[in-house]
Amino acid sequence: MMSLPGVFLFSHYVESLWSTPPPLVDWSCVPTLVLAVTLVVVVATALVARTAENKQSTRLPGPQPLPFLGTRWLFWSRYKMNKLHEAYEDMFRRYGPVFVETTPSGASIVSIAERAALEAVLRTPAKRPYRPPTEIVQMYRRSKPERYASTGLVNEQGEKWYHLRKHLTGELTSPSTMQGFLPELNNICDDFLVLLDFCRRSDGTVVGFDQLTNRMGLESVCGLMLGTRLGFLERWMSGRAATLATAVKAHFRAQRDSYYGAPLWKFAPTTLYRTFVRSEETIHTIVSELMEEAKLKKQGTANDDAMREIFIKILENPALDMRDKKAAVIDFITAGIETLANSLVFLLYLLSGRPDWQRTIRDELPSCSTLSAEDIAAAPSVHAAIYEAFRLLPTAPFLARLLDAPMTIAGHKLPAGTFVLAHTGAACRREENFCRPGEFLPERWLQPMTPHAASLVAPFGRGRRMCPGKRFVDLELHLLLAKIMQRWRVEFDGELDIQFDFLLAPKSPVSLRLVEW
Ligand code: HEM
Repeated sequence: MMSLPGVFLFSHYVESLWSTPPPLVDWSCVPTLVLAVTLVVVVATALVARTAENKQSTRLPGPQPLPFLGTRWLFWSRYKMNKLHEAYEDMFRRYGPVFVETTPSGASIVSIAERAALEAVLRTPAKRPYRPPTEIVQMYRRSKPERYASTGLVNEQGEKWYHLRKHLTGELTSPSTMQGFLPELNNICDDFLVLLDFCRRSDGTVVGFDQLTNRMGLESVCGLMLGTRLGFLERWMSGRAATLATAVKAHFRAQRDSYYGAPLWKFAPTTLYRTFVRSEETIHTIVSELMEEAKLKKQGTANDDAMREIFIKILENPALDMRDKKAAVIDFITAGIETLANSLVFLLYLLSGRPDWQRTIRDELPSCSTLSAEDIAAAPSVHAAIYEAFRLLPTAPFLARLLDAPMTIAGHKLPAGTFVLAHTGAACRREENFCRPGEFLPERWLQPMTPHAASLVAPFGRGRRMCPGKRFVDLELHLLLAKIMQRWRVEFDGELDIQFDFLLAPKSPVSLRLVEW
């Protein structure tokens, strides 16, 4: 529809073409008046915005917000969306360790990489910590009540979140579930090594290592959640695994673009929104199929209570809505695949620069293929390498929170409800927190070098919203690294190209060499 001033101007000019007799009332000044009023409105808006901006700059440093765009224009001009981690490093250099961004709607987002402030934010003992939801997921799931009873554990808040967390994560976080899963996880890791061996060229190069680790993530997370092997590690895998992995990537990217790009998807089904919906629906369809297959497979086998798969227990829980049960399995699988795969690629890439540490790991390990929890515990160099990789290159480099109480940060009073990004990753690369912070030095976890702000390493988050997959991931990464090091040493040429896909991820395809000892 044409806007009001537009209608006025248009009718005036059309009329002036026809008019022969002089009008009784002189309307000729109307367009000028309309123009003048429009100008006044625009200037007033700019002035109000500038005053707000000046007020802001007396509170916290940060990039210049523009009317209606906030500071988002930076991500459409100065910075690249897929290099947001570099953008934040640059902004910390320009504005200091605490700065503010402004959303198009005028809200503030405070970014923090300062130790005392980070510890204050992450140590707040909130009972129902509020992690700002991803709006695109929220909007889509709310539009599908027949499929989703809530926006899910990752995006829900308050009492609803607490209810889901209490009923959905008990099994996943329990040490006995992990203990029971260890033999199967050993088998899954062995199958991954067989696949790697099959894909290795004669010089040891594995092209597309990241895609293979994605398949490993899928097989292990589905195995844990559904209690059955689904064949993602077979040499000739069905197209379904590839489709699921692609959909998960598209899902994360669409979330990133919806967050940092123009928010047009809120008003119309843009390409971005449609891409997001397609990825969510693909994931839903495939995971639903996998759940059905897992149920069928299970019907034929004897049920060992200690190993009853997590999703059967979730399915039997009367306190949960059926739609929430299904959504939870989907969310767990989605949350687990990329995170695990990216972390393994980063770990091996960083270790490739430390052949001496690779040998230390190998010397600490027994030669048998099935590894027990005791074998892993007896190899502290494995743990040190994993934690150092999480410090230097975490796949989730910042945590989002809404403050549930007012807080004074770097001398600035922030009201309750302020949106805060806790940049644990950036803080871990600051000299005041770690000695030689840019170097991969696993030894710092065995003989601390000062400074050593260990509490800042939070790859799985903090507090009650912490990742429920932590115990599983820790076990899996330890097993995988140990098994790879038992057999090969890792080499990588050059620097890994890292992208921000809502998570930090290696640019695909990654090629590295697995060389026989
Ligand atoms: C290397 C692998 C992983 C990393 C680095 C990781 C990291 C994270 C982080 C940083 C958070 C946010 C925590 C916070 O806000 O304090 C999170 C939340 C979550 N993660 Fe993970 N994760 C990984 C694997 C997994 C796996 C395997 C699963 C499921 C089996 C999983 C399920 C979840 C869920 C459901 C949440 C939301 C929890 C809530 O809001 O209550 N993650 N993860």
